Amino acid sequence: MKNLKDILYQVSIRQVFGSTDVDVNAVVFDSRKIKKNDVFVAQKGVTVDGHLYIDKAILLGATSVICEYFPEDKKEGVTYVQVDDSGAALAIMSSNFFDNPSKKLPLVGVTGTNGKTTIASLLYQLFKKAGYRVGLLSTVKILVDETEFKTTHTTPDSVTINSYLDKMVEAGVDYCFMEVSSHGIHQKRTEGLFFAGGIFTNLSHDHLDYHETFAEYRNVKKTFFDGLPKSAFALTNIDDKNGGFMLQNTKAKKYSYALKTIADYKAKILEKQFSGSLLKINEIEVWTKLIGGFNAYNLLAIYAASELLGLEKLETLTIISKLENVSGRFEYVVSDENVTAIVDYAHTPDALKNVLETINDIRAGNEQLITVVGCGGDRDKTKRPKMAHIASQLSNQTIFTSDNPRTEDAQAIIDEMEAGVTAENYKKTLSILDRKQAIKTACKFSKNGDIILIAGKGHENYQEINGIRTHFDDLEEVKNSFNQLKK
Ligand SMILES: CC(=O)N[C@H]1[C@@H](OP(=O)(O)OP(=O)(O)OC[C@H]2O[C@@H](n3ccc(=O)[nH]c3=O)[C@H](O)[C@@H]2O)O[C@H](CO)[C@@H](O)[C@@H]1O[C@H](C)C(=O)N[C@@H](C)C(=O)N[C@H](CCC(=O)O)C(=O)O
Ligand SMILES: Nc1ncnc2c1ncn2[C@@H]1O[C@H](COP(=O)(O)OP(=O)(O)OP(=O)(O)O)[C@@H](O)[C@H]1O
Ligand SMILES: N[C@H](CCC[C@H](N)C(=O)O)C(=O)O
Ligand SMILES: [Mg+2]
Repeated sequence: MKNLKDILYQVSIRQVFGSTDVDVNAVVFDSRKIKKNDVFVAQKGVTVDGHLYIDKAILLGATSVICEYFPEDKKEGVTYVQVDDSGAALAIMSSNFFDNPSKKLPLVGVTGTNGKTTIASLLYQLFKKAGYRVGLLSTVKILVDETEFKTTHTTPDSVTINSYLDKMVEAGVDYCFMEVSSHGIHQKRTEGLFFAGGIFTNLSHDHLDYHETFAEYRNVKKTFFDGLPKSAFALTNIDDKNGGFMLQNTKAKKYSYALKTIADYKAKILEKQFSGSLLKINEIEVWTKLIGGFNAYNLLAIYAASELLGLEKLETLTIISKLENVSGRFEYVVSDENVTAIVDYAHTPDALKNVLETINDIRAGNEQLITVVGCGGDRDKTKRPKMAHIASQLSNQTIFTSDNPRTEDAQAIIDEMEAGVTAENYKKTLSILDRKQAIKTACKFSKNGDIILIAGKGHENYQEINGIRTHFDDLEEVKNSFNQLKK
């Protein structure tokens, strides 16, 4: 139990109706989850206005309500608090409710279009190998040191974030790394958190369904750095054209990393193979199992962050050489017929281009590159023709298929993808709605030495159609297809 007055500390309040000296059992933003003595925080959502559920929350036991506007009819014995921004209020109240766990452990946030999961997960691995207890909040999973929890979001809601940070403090976690998505920043899920550092990866086309313009998407990302405290570090990829912009107004100490320009942290790719790359990081050579220019950026970012967090440079580089690929990111299997199948989470035009270019850079030349790719439903439609163009341009054969159609018609998504394919590339493409069949067909087409890229779903182990998720795993499917072809 906490006192409402205490958890409202630092919330921007307009008006109060009733007493704030009341006990609060939990901070809840969904009326369907209200229990006795909870405080209900009403938020205007994307689909509905949470203020419509205030009375329902009270019926279920809420004794206090936080809202942006008062309901016409206020109930006796209930405290109503009007705030400027319910999302921000929810986040600050969640931090206060759990006694501000982000102030009790160094918390580092990673933001940008691509590379967040990779960087956060590699930092988790690195600090574990250096002997620390570590926390991770990522698209793939949540880890409280070695205890794993499922997650539904890249950046969970603020109550969930703080409850896990609290668990981490309890478990004696020394460092926590988290992904900070643009939805998360915009919906104030990370408001009120005390960050020890922020990392910017890159910015390219994504989520233009939600943010409407690229400038808005970029500005939202920047507000994360604007909000960092003076004591934090702000580390940016200065090769990215928005890298400098991100740090323009931050109070944090600024650092940069780059492969192409002058920066505080520099790296160079010396050798590229399928089995790994040889990098030079701040003048020291290091072999890594991770491949691709984009991973050189990711590794440089984790090297820099580790140094800024106080790890010893040589120890960091030794550990970097032992880091494993993150699940669903360039994970590959080789069949008995010597066909390499790569599963990768590339679901943006930039990521797909990077992965295909990495493969084309390393391959010997005479083998075929077959790409299987789809685009998600209820997500940015403008990505679709671009991704299809990139796939068909950079592969010898491309099979368009479905990837979480959600509430959209899967064939209509494929049609929108196909619209981006040039007449010249069209003959190299095929569309197979069923992802299982698409993977099977790619395997049937392939011959000794060929490479198959299955893009878009990475670690995901489901296909989502109309709100129902059924088990589906790209890596599992490709292994099954290879086995069937052996018979
Ligand atoms: C578009 C989006 O981000 N939506 C998020 C948002 O939902 P919403 O605004 O639609 O909520 P709503 O249904 O309109 O409801 C408004 C309010 O009324 C409340 N309500 C609603 C119904 C009711 O009966 N009672 C009630 O109290 C809701 O709890 C909510 O507080 O707030 C919800 C609660 O926090 C989130 O779960 C939900 O994420 C949805 C499921 C989602 O798919 N989000 C994706 C796009 C997302 O956030 N992705 C990013 C990663 C993107 C990336 O970088 O790749 C992420 O961080 O995961
Ligand atoms: N630094 C990078 N620059 C460009 N592309 C990258 C980078 N790192 C990874 N990628 C590509 O983007 C894909 C997604 O990577 P990752 O999961 O790390 O990104 P993310 O930012 O966490 O994505 P999400 O927004 O879905 O959480 C990878 O599978 C790879 O194809
Ligand atoms: N975090 C991203 C993941 C996209 C992955 C892709 N498989 C899809 O479903 O579109 C999103 O929710 O937009
Ligand atoms: Mg992620």
